Amino acid sequence: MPSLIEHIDFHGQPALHLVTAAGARAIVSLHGAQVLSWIPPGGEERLYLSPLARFDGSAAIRGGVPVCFPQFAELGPLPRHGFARTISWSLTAERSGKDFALVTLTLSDSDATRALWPYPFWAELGILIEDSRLDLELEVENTGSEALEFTAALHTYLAVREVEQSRLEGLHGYTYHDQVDAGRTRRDSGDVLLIEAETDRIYHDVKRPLLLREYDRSLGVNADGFSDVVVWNPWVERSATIADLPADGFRRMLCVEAAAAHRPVRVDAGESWWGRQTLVAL
Ligand SMILES: O=P(O)(O)OC[C@H]1O[C@H](O)[C@H](O)[C@@H](O)[C@@H]1O
Repeated sequence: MPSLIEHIDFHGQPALHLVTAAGARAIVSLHGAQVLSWIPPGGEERLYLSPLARFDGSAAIRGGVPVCFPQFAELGPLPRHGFARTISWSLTAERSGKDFALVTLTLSDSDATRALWPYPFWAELGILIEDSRLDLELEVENTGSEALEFTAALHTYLAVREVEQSRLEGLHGYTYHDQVDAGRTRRDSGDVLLIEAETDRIYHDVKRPLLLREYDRSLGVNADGFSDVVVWNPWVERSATIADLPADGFRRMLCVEAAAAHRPVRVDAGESWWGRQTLVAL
């Protein structure tokens, strides 16, 4: 079967189903330009999507890869994680070849976005599946006449068999803001990061690729352009306050996010910025 891209309805939302000749698949919702599923060849889902996620457009969809833009978390006056994850993007390109499928979604300023954030902009998210890889590239162009600043993230919810048995490698020695300890700055000193409690960290200026190891599979996580890595798991008590996450959902997920958070990105008039996250199933 050749690679193809189908227009589908996913829980009532317009979405795209990407399939490659080698058997990789992804589902992308136009609401939020959000990847909701990624299954590399071999047939195992690698992104976590909450069974309680809401698809009625009233809130961000819990899981997959929400795009946080132009504000990460509560680092500013906008709604948490900005507006890009709660509005509809436009499909501007779709392409498939022997071993890949690629879609491009775009978002630009409107009355609604300017009411929250007064900058003209054009954003594009390219979503590519190829072999065992998922590649997400966010580009932001400043189409206005003065400089703009933003924070952003690809807020990737990785699916894990059991979070306590997962090991994240590659963050050794990096400085992080510990959001569960009043934003204190710390330095990671472990060889691996184990998740055994609520974890919410912004690691600064991460240069290395990361490896998420499980007992029978691994996932490589690489980023370019995004300076930071956010690691988030809400654990038991925090999960209980999140209505669209089941009680044991935190055990099946680990967010490893490509972020530009601790230092805003500045884009001069007419200039653009891009950042990419690549996941490789191993
Ligand atoms: O519940 P949300 O608005 O989707 O945010 C979920 C999480 O996103 C990020 O990972 C932040 O670092 C966390 O502090 C936040 O709780």
